[in-house]
Amino acid sequence: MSSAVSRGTTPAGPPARQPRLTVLSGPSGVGKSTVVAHMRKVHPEVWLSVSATTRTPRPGEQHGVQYFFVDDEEFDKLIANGELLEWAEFAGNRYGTPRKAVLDRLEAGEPVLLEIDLQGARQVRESMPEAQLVFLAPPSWEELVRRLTGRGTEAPEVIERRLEAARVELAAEKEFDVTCVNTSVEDVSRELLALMLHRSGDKSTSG
Ligand SMILES: Nc1nc2c(ncn2[C@@H]2O[C@H](COP(=O)(O)OP(=O)(O)O)[C@@H](O)[C@H]2O)c(=O)[nH]1
Ligand SMILES: Nc1ncnc2c1ncn2[C@@H]1O[C@H](COP(=O)(O)OP(=O)(O)O)[C@@H](O)[C@H]1O
Repeated sequence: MSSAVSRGTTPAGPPARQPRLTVLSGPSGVGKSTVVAHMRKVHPEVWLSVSATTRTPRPGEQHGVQYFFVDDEEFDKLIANGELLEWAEFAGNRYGTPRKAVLDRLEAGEPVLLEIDLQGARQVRESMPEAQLVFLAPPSWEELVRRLTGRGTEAPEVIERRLEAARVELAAEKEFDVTCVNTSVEDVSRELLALMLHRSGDKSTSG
């Protein structure tokens, strides 16, 4: 079954020769990190932006790998110095994309992937309208709750906040160019890679 739904209006074109920026968003617990980790395992050459965050690391998370873990003061400085391409507050913490690394990669001709929240995706749409916005959707609300709870990394009140945010994020799906339903991590990773390597309007519906 195909799980990638194109919402773009641009007619199909040839595969991109210029690099492209792809943004992956979706509610907390839908499987964004899992999909990205799988894609990078199969395709280590894919470059993923590492965000800065004020959230505390989860067990096993390392500075500079999953995130640059910074305090509020450092985050304020990043904003003040214009070092963030976009940033947002999510469930009580701040997250932002370091601008220079992204622009350097695009300049070098490499496709770039950002895994960020809805507010960040909207900022990228404004500042870089050529970016491709991909929405990762859960197979159902019940499955989303199961995944978020089953991950076991958040306290119940944090899960509640994330589920509240998830309702808002799910309602914004139509703002995205493409929706991928995360039923199978392998299928979605493949779809995402195909989307990253193709020009807007030439969207894959594999899966
Ligand atoms: N706007 C923005 N959102 C980000 C950034 N980095 C991560 N996020 C988003 O912040 C939210 C929370 O991330 P995290 O605390 O790692 O939780 P998880 O995604 O549920 O594992 C997710 O929606 C991420 O996509 C960023 O640089 N900018
Ligand atoms: N396709 C899938 N089927 C079943 N479980 C999944 C799938 N994708 C992710 N998960 C599980 O859902 C939970 C949340 O995934 P995660 O990648 O941390 O989500 P996100 O980064 O979107 O918050 C994890 O326990 C993960 O193993």
